[in-house]
Amino acid sequence: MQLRGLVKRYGDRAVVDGLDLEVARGEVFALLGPNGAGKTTTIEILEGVRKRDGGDVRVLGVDPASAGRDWRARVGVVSQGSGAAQELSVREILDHFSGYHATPRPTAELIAAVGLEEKAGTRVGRLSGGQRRRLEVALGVQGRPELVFLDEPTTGMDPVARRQFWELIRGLRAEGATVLLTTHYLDEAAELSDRVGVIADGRLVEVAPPDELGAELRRLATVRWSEDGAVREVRTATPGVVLRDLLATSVTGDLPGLTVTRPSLEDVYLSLVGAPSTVCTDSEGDPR
Ligand SMILES: Nc1ncnc2c1ncn2[C@@H]1O[C@H](COP(=O)(O)OP(=O)(O)OP(=O)(O)O)[C@@H](O)[C@H]1O
Repeated sequence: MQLRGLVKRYGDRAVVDGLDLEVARGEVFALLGPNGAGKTTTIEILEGVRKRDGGDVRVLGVDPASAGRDWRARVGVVSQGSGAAQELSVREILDHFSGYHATPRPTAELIAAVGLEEKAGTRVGRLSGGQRRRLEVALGVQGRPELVFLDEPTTGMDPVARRQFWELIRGLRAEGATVLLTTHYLDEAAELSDRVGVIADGRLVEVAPPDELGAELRRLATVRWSEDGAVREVRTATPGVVLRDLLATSVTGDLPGLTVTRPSLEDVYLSLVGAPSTVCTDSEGDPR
């Protein structure tokens, strides 16, 4: 999937502002970003359900804006809160939609994959929010798509369901499917994805494997200690040297409250999207 200079405007405001991205076949790619960053807009353009105002897009080699039925059959979509018929049961809905696919996954297999065995006979209208989300995920992967778009797939799911969902995604990857998902859960992005793209104000601010995200920032450790009743803090690429110097000048040879920390994925993310984060300030509280 390739995006070149993708632009989407509402009025004179560009909510997607020149996005370039390439996602390889078989890759699991997570889009992260704050509310309103442009994730859903981007994913809907890629799904062919929203028009773009500029740029070039190829999904499975085809422009989604003019793609036909054959292309749609190769793509699975789990959008934000798509509503399924309320009066049918989980099993009935899945059986119904299996008729739309050439080689659908068996209903029982899908129900087990999303952990809805106990709710198979329950009407959709009686499902909880998280259970409904599980059903939507099942519907999205029912047709064995080559490419799956998942917009905040685990929102509303409990921790057990999230882990079940992660297994499902790993299974899809093992079968060679490409996955593009959006999430607000950093652990989920780190757990599942080959690469993460952080989007803010309609622009990709960084694309990297999760453990390499913000490499420059992660190089720096924060050394904290207490001195004269105040917490002191230094950010440094060489914490060993800082510690040696501190110990050399300490009268007692002790450094109360000493900690050495490196930024977490969350710290890196907050810094990339321009949100305040404790590691991004020096001892005077000034932004670095
Ligand atoms: N139909 C529309 N008309 C006008 N503005 C819109 C429309 N749809 C989305 N927007 C605006 O576009 C921006 C991007 O929205 P989008 O839904 O893509 O964000 P997002 O990154 O998916 O956010 P979230 O994490 O909250 O789902 C937002 O500021 C939103 O208000």
